[in-house]
Amino acid sequence: MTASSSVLTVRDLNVTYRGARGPVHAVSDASFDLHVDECIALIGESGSGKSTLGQSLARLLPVKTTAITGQVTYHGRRGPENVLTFTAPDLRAFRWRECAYVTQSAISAFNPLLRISEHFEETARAHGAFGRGSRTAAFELLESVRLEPTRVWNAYPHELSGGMRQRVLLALALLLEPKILILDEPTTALDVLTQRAIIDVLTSVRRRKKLGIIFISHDLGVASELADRLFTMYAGRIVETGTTEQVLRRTAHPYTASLLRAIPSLETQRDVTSIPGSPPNLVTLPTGCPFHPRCVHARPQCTRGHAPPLDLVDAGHGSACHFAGNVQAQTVRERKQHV
Ligand SMILES: Nc1ncnc2c1ncn2[C@@H]1O[C@H](COP(=O)(O)OP(=O)(O)OP(=O)(O)O)[C@@H](O)[C@H]1O
Repeated sequence: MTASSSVLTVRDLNVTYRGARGPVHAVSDASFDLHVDECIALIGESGSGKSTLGQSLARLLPVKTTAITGQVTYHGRRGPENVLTFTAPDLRAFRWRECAYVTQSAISAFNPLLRISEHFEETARAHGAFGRGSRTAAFELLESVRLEPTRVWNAYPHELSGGMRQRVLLALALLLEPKILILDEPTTALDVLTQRAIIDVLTSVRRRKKLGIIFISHDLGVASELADRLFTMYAGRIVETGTTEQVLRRTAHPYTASLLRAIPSLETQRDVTSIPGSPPNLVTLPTGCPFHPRCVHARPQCTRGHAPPLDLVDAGHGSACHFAGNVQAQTVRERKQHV
């Protein structure tokens, strides 16, 4: 893909929280492109930095407690712009209109005193987009997320179920036709049928609206169904990137391999194994590869120096592991044995 088809270019992004025990390195050296009409899923254990990465792209992190360095270039209606240097008015125009962020806690995104209709009107009005067609547009969006507009339009947020609120929030996020949608665990805590509805909605909406989506999830099944590419995060680093097919079938990082072994699979009848040990403390990261204390492939080289760079193992498939080739050969062999 060419650079011109990127909606977002991220280079050397580092995000540090000012923690009580010292700086928390929540995102380290992240570099990637999000293309138009592409869905990237960020996967990894709790605390690996997925939400921090997503929030930093939308500049949602509080300036007082976080330090962000690097470049986040948004290729929008006004040409390339560095999101990290946006002023407060730039950010107001950027959020929702260009880049919408939807979290799992849909309830906190709503004002309990306002009806759903008023949320749509306020959002449109705040961005100067309120007009005659607004109600029709809102109804169409509510229908596209499989809600009956007449049923939810005059309701207060607390009168709707969690799944309905999540879908209203998605419709609200799409109202201003953003180019980027960041979804942070949007299907967590929802029942399977509602999850299914949201996945279907996202699949169809993204194609129609040519959205770039970043999908943050614990659920590898949901992530791999939606995403064109999977990025595995560990200790604040992107340690494997590739198409969903590459990452799942030709896994080249031991941590991704461990994550995959930790979920039951209907396709490969193998035993589920949990990942030994726990993620590192992001204040005092181990030297060398941050995964080495938990890695069965670790050699002395992995314990020294800096974290390994994200090098290509196949075209478009990167792994930050000194032994990526061996790991990949083993995972491919294991897959063949278990299918
Ligand atoms: N405000 C904060 N101050 C200090 N540390 C923080 C703050 N917010 C998050 N962290 C730390 O940053 C790291 C990354 O957190 P983050 O929420 O981005 O991970 P995550 O992969 O999204 O996890 P989860 O799936 O549980 O949301 C964690 O170690 C977390 O404790």
